[in-house]
Amino acid sequence: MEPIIKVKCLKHVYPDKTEVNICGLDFRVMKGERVVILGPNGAGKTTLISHILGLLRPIDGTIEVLGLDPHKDFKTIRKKIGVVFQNVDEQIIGPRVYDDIAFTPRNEDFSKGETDERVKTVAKSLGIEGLLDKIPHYLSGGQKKKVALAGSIVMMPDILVMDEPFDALDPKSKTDMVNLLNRLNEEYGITIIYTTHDINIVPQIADKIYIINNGNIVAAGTPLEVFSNVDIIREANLEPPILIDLFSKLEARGFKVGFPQSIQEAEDTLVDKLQQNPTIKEKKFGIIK
Ligand SMILES: Nc1ncnc2c1ncn2[C@@H]1O[C@H](COP(=O)(O)OP(=O)(O)OP(=O)(O)O)[C@@H](O)[C@H]1O
Repeated sequence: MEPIIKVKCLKHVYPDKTEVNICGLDFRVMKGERVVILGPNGAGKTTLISHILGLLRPIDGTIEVLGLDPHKDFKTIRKKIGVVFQNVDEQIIGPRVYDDIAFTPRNEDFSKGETDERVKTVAKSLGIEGLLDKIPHYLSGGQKKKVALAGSIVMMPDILVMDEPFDALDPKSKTDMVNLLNRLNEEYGITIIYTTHDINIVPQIADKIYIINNGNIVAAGTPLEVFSNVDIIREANLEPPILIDLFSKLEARGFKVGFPQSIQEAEDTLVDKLQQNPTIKEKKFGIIK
């Protein structure tokens, strides 16, 4: 299978002459993959996704998205890619939540009936149908993220780009958002590209990780493969997710316990292992003093 996104050694120069290189390993995304881009502040993550969205044009290197040059074929590409920017205030433009989500279908001349059906379906799936009449400006940060997400998936894009989607979300909203994005990926096969600094969430949202540091893509692979490479992780000013760190230390000490993706999975694994140890079970019931 051919990747749907291929990026090779991009070079970008901003108007103030700031030069950003994204070389090293090629950046490749397969259809239906969930990809997370990690790296320290200023590494070039947003610059890379801005090129994928066709918002910027590189001065050197190659970039192909769904077989097209995203900058040249901007209009075609934008219909196939949904995006939620880090600062959602800049992308929510409708006077009411309903109008904001309906913006693209209306722009594409969808009938009133079809627009209405799409807006209501997507709002229901995100649990924001009660917000449709609200003025976006007064919504909470988490509600705004959901409205921006609704607007970006109302056309059922092939690819969804999420720039720091978990910023400003409380723990429950974060879990809801993770479940929702994983559902969009599973049920509709939407390819999702994330940038995030929220390292502990990565095992739950990534099939593949790329690490950008000092103008180079320095690592690519599954979360386990990449996070096992401690030197590269630390050089990029990152820490491995706490669960991967703990379970790899257990494995190094001879406990074959696998690598859980969530606290629940870790709890189940450890309870299972502990229950196989009669001494611990007896302690629990106070038999051993
Ligand atoms: N519009 C711009 N004009 C000038 N320089 C810019 C512009 N946008 C980004 N840069 C510079 O390009 C470099 C890469 O920035 P970018 O925003 O891509 O990094 P990032 O990895 O997304 O960082 P962060 O994790 O802090 O969001 C930085 O040195 C930044 O200062």
